[in-house]
Amino acid sequence: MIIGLTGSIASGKSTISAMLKEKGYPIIDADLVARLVVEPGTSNLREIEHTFGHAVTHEDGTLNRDALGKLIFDDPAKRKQLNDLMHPAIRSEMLRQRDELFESGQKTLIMDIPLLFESRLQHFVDKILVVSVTEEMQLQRLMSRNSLSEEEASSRIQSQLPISEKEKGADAVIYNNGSIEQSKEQLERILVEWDI
Ligand SMILES: CC(C)(COP(=O)(O)OP(=O)(O)OC[C@H]1O[C@@H](n2cnc3c(N)ncnc32)[C@H](O)[C@@H]1O)[C@@H](O)C(=O)NCCC(=O)NCCS
Ligand SMILES: Nc1ncnc2c1ncn2[C@@H]1O[C@H](COP(=O)(O)OP(=O)(O)OP(=O)(O)O)[C@@H](O)[C@H]1O
Repeated sequence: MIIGLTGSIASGKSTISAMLKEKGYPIIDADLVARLVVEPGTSNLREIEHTFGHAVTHEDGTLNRDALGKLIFDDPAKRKQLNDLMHPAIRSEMLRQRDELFESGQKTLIMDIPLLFESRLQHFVDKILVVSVTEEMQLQRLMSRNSLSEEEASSRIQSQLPISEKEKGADAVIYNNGSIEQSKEQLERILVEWDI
């Protein structure tokens, strides 16, 4: 069985994913895969540099994530260009990791996919767990975690589907406005309910 873990930016997916990892579930993390497919020397990174210019790479040849983030979160056309370029590579690497895990005998695994709904990847997974927060809390946590201004954080939030829409497509929702402990209790109830 594949559990799709999603939510919105800074809603708490990584926090919940760390709890699941501690419980022993294998995790396929789309954000990590997205880093893997643009390592120096990859054709994806060369294409990104060709499309967005030299300012999006550091002198040592690695991707300048801040510079690329500033370009794409504010500009839907540029974001689509980047998504079209990266998403096929991200998807195929995630499926490769999934096959490897099932072949090694795993029965249940977690796919942490921030853009599960935006990219219409619901068919990748058997159950969808959405981590939700109020927009005020999301804005606060995002500004503080990434040292962003309110404007920058808002534009990142606006680049994704509203969390209320994601809740509608969920099999279960964790409301992560309270303490980490309260979210852990919600997670544990869901795992019992799903019998996994
Ligand atoms: C633009 C990049 C370089 C910014 O890097 P940065 O280190 O600042 O952010 P990070 O990768 O940790 O992503 C943080 C969060 O931003 C959100 N996000 C990332 N990319 C996108 C996108 N294309 N559209 C909407 N939200 C996005 C996700 O919620 C993600 O969890 C990076 O996010 C990226 O390569 N994005 C394109 C690939 C992608 O779509 N990744 C999302 C997972 S499939
Ligand atoms: N219940 C909570 N109480 C206080 N802080 C929290 C809680 N949950 C998460 N945080 C903090 O909020 C920030 C965002 O959480 P996290 O990184 O888990 O979100 P995310 O959904 O994985 O984000 P992204 O989409 O950007 O990868 C982090 O700094 C995290 O430590």
